Amino acid sequence: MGTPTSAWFEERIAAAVAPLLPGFMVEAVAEIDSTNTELMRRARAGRTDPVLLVAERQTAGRGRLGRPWQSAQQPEAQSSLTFSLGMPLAPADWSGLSLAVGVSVAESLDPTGAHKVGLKWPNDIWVNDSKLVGILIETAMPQTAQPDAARYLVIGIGINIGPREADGMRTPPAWLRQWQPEASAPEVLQSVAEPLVRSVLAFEAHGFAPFAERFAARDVLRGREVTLSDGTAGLCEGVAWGGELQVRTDAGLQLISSDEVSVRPRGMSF
Ligand SMILES: O=C(O)CCCC[C@@H]1SC[C@@H]2NC(=O)N[C@@H]21
Repeated sequence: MGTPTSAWFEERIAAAVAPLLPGFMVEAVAEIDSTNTELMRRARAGRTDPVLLVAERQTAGRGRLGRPWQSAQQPEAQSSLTFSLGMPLAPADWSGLSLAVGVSVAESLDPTGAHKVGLKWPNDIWVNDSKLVGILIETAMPQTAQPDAARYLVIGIGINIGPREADGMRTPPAWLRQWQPEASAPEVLQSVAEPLVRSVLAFEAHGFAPFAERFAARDVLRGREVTLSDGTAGLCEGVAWGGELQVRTDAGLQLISSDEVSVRPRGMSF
């Protein structure tokens, strides 16, 4: 798996991040097809230990709805951070997990909200309608699973650190160095990883409720006219306590929970 990692990357990831995540194996590789694909492969092979897998470059990065996630063109310039967190999880209810993950990452990147880092349902992170972070969440069921058994959760996160071209992205990119000129992949990972694990464990214990108001505080769609990829159009009234998107249409209030739809402020293309 992967080719040998650049020494600086491996050293800094190991030195900075591993001590923050006791119980997790922290791995850094120079190149891989996709950190999500790798952890899902391992889970299907029965390897379900907690792990953080970071790659300098992905050759087949994946996004939501089967879309590709382009790797940074110049990994040596540390222009992106791509990683996946894998861990067994057994919440009573999975609804709202992806939103809770978005809240955690947005708060780590912009704790005070000064830089207007916002959340676009279900879990994109935007700044001024430009995409800063993409999140892809997948789960694998153990072969011998009981219905209420833990699933292996894989949370894949791609963060634009340096400038990147739009290169086919549906939403124009934003990047962290626009306001944090010294940002680097290991340091960003250091600020994001530990709160993310804490948030996932809080979600497992308490569900989406502790995250609902925090999501609302950064919701970039609330109060805007939106269009969904399934044709629904209306006024976004924010997110419900179960994590569903609320859209007021001519037919009344619709609660959108499907992961299979994409939503855009009206006028923006899919
Ligand atoms: O915006 C999206 O549609 C989600 C993008 C998720 C990209 C990350 S990068 C690390 C992890 N590995 C992948 O192949 N995808 C996720």
